[in-house]
This record gives sequence, C-alpha cells and structure tokens, in this order.
Amino acid sequence: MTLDVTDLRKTYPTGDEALKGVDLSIDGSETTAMIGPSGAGKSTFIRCINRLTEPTAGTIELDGTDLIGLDDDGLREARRDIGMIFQEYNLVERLTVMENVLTGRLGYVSAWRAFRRSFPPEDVERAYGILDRVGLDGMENKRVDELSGGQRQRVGIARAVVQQPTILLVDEPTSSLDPETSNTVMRLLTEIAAERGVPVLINIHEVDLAVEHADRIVGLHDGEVVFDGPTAELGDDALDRVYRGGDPPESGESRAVTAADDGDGSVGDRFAGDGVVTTDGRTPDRPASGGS
Ligand SMILES: Nc1ncnc2c1ncn2[C@@H]1O[C@H](COP(=O)(O)OP(=O)(O)OP(=O)(O)O)[C@@H](O)[C@H]1O
Repeated sequence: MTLDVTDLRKTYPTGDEALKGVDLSIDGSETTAMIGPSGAGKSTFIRCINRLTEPTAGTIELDGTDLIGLDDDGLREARRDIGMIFQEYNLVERLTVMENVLTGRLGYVSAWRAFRRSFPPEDVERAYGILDRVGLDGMENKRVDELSGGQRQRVGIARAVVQQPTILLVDEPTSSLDPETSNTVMRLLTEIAAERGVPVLINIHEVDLAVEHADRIVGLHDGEVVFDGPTAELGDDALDRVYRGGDPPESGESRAVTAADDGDGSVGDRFAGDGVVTTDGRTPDRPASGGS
C-alpha cells in the first residue's frame, strides 16, 4: 500500500487556510505520528484523505488511484481500504459492541443486507476474532453507552480493523482518555497494525505518546510540514519549529538534534502538546480520567 499526497491545500469557506501545500508519502507498515499545535491542520489533513472534507487542491493517491477524482461509487469503494478511528469514537451509542463492530463491514454487503444489518457468518466470525484481539471478548452484547472511554476506543479500533483496510487513519485517538489508557490504546493500535502489515497515520497532541509509539514523526505548523523524519531525529529544533513556528532548516543544516542529545529527560517529558512545557508528560488540559 502506498499513500501519496502531493501539494494538498484546504481553504475553508471562512477563509481559513488549514493546509498550505502538504506533501506526504506513506508506505510499508510503519507507524507515522502527525504532531502539531491546535489548529495546525492535523484533522483537516486526515479528513481530506478520505474526503470527509473536500480538499481545495492537490492530489491524494492510494495505490495509484487519485481519490480526489472519484465519483460517489468510486469513493465508497476506496473508503473500504481506509480504516478510520476517531477522537470521539463515533460509535452508535444505542447499539451493542458487536453491532458497532459490524458496521465496519457495511461497505462490503449488499444494500438490503446493510439496511437489515444482516451480515454473513464469516463477517461475524471475523468480528469475534477482532474483539478477542482488542480485549473485549465476552462484551459483544453490551451497549456501547455502558462502556468506559478506553473500551469504546477498542470498539473503534475493532470496527476499523474488521473492515480489512490497507491503511489506518487515526484522529486524536487518546484525547478523551487518561494517560495510562492512552498508552494502552496506542500500543494496541500500533501492534495490530504491525501484525496486519498495515501502515497507520495517527494525529496526536501528546508528543510523548508519539515518540514512544511511532516510527516516524511528521510535524505540522500552520498548515505546513516543518519536520518529517524518523522519531529518533525529533529534537529541540524540530519541536520549536512545530510548536512555536520559525523557519525550516536551511539545506545543509542538520534538520534536528537527536532525542538522545536532549540531556535532562526525554523529548516527550518537556513537550506534551501545544508547546506547553511539563515535567510529567501530561497534556495539562486533558481530562483526568476516561477509564479503560
Ligand atoms: N469546518 C471548518 N470551517 C472553518 N475552519 C475550519 C474548519 N475546521 C477547521 N478549521 C480551521 O482550520 C485550521 C486547522 O484546523 P484543524 O482542526 O485541522 O487543526 P488540528 O491541528 O487538527 O487542531 P486540533 O489539534 O485542535 O484538533 C484551524 O484554523 C481551524 O480553525
């Protein structure tokens, strides 16, 4: 699977230029974390890829197919390949865990089956297997409004994975969760993606989580990529550019110091989001609990 995004631009009708020409290529099965302050354009970028938001200009090629040129049928088919996991889970509250997970198969069943929510036995079997993998075995008949935040996000992961996507796009998966649950969800997400050989792109505020779980970091600032490199190369210069703005490095200049050069603690300990310096790695405005 290869995702090739070229010169992606999005200007909202309000005049907000959320993306100002973003280039990004993802292939293989690496985990890429997209970091950046609030308003940098992270959500807009992910939403443009599966056209929940219409881009203003640019190309988005998934295995050579330009998603921007697709009509409704083409888009529906292409979206099967893109598993989405959302910040607020986007589950149907009054439905059970199993019913929510099976909505991941809606793109594969006929219209009448979709209408009746009637799924072939192999889909149900696949859903059981994935629920087991995300640690929700035995919970398939619970309504999702009875679950904790961490459990809901596991349902969100299972729903995306049952779809058998070729890429996973994840928008702020942990922003409603406490730090420990956030860590568990990130680990689950990256392990499952690796097991299935699927690349994953995760928007995330918390730099400490990005550094711990991602192979590659893309830093957005004000709609532009200001850092793109292996996680080990994310250092102070790069974080300054991402969170405080500033000129991109001149050619020939080292793009970043290594995290190992930081001296008094990890990168994530000092930049937990939006440039706020903390000592415990938490994003200060994150809710204290979400449960697991
Ligand atoms: N529907 C919209 N209409 C108008 N402007 C929007 C809309 N959605 C986002 N924007 C603007 O686009 C810019 C990028 O927003 P976006 O939500 O993509 O950033 P973000 O990096 O995901 O931020 P956060 O981390 O807070 O979610 C911001 O200036 C925002 O105000």
